[in-house]
Amino acid sequence: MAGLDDVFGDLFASVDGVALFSPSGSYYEQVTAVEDLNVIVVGTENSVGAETFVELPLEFEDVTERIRFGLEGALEQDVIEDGDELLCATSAFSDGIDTISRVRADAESHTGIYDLFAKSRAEPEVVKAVLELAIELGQKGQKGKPVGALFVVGDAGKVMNKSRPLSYNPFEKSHVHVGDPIVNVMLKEFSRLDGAFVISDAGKIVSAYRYLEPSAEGVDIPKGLGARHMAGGAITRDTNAIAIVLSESDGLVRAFKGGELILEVDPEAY
Ligand SMILES: Nc1ncnc2c1ncn2[C@@H]1O[C@H](COP(=O)(O)OP(=O)(O)OP(=O)(O)O)[C@@H](O)[C@H]1O
Ligand SMILES: [Mn+2]
Repeated sequence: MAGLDDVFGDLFASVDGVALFSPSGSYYEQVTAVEDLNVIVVGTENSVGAETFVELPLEFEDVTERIRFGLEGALEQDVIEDGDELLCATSAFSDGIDTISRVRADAESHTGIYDLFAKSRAEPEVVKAVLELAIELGQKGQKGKPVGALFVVGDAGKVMNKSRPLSYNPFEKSHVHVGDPIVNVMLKEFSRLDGAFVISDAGKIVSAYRYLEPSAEGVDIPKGLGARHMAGGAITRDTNAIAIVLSESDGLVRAFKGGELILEVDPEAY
């Protein structure tokens, strides 16, 4: 008589590895006890002290997104290879692992989020805080209205040299950092106003209201995006900063690096 193993066994037959998304300690121990198995832990923190760990910058609500970003990070860290078949175990309905998907790692579907975190000059925590802020602003808007914003993160000295003030800088002489709850409230308030925020590698808010004046030569950003995106993209070619841009018109959050669009996310998907 056939059992469930005969029906579902194909799902885990000859996989190249298992990706455990935020497993409990006992779950992790059980899986690592299986012989000859490549086990990767994926999550916002390595709470089980796994040997092979891929950090997620955000808790992705959507399971397919979570798996896609996790595998992109694993590919980026060379802990899996293009074409590997992975058994991904994650939670979809409860707090614990309740869902298994067999997924082929595909280097082609690379979105760029790992480049943004792993290869930026600014500290990953800072990039994460700004990305989260932009996503949150995109979800809530400013008093219910869609709002746009431009954050330039890292290499602040150079960014300041390639920009000028549109108005008095409310962050002059202050020592506030992104991620601070009070600062997030301030940034949201100021996001109604023109220009860019300039943030240092360590997350200090250097200035608001900056008008960016990078050379736009050789900057290749998708057609249809306006001046905010062009300025954000171009400043990242002239400096080692990254730019995180929330569009007022289409509501998407985009990240630029080296003059190129490397990430596009829909805040409503998080
Ligand atoms: N060079 C610049 N430096 C800083 N901020 C800029 C610059 N150019 C435009 N902005 C800001 O972007 C705002 C929107 O401009 P614009 O509509 O042309 O950009 P966009 O790329 O279409 O962005 P959105 O999708 O939000 O409309 C401006 O009101 C201004 O605050
Ligand atoms: Mn516009």
